[in-house]
Amino acid sequence: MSERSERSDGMIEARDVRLTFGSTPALRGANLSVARGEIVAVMGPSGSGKSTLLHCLAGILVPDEGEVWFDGQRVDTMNEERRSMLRRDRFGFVFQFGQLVPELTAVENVALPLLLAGARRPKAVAEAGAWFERLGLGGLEGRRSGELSGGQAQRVALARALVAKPEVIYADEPTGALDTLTGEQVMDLLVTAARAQGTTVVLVTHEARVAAYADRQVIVTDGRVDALVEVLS
Ligand SMILES: Nc1ncnc2c1ncn2[C@@H]1O[C@H](COP(=O)(O)OP(=O)(O)OP(=O)(O)O)[C@@H](O)[C@H]1O
Repeated sequence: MSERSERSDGMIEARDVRLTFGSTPALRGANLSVARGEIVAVMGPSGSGKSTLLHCLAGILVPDEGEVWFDGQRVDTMNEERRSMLRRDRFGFVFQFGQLVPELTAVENVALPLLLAGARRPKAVAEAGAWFERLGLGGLEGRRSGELSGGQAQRVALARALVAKPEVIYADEPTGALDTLTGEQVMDLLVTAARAQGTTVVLVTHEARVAAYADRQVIVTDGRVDALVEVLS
């Protein structure tokens, strides 16, 4: 059997995805289709399964049942090595906290994905450095994460997610640890850069102001996904 998807235009798809942790069902038949270049916000109450869904789409977690597809390939049946390559080569990640390597400087953190992809150090550092002016971080290249504010650290993390021009950015509460204004600045930068690069974004947030930056919002409730419009009507 071919592993290519014949059935849908979605670049990223969850089909009837189910995952239980011990006796806690986190996903109970989640369906989601995201088009290439689309920015989708995943909203919903605490514990509803948002992060679990994001982790399944990104090939971090493997569902118990159902299918996950990316660009015509079955992700859930890939072995760990192929999923790890997919994450490294085609996805970028932004999380809420603690994502920078504390021993490295800010510019070395941003250069990391390029170095992992085989770039030479001077080229990787130069390319990483170009993001600092772009994200309003000029002058902070040599700082370590402990010497950055939350908003600065999150912009460095954003630069690291964007530097290798991934096809998809998976962001889990990227503004969760920031004040409102800083959070909006980070979202503005994320959305502007993603649109400029044609990057698809799947963004988990519980904040309506953050979700408003997306092209489309969906709601996860009790491990299932609904379109926002269905929830409101
Ligand atoms: N590693 C784990 N082990 C056990 N239970 C887990 C694990 N990860 C998640 N869960 C449970 O699965 C359910 C869904 O969790 P998930 O983190 O996906 O929710 P969420 O919607 O992202 O919540 P929040 O908005 O609070 O981050 C919750 O009941 C949670 O307690």
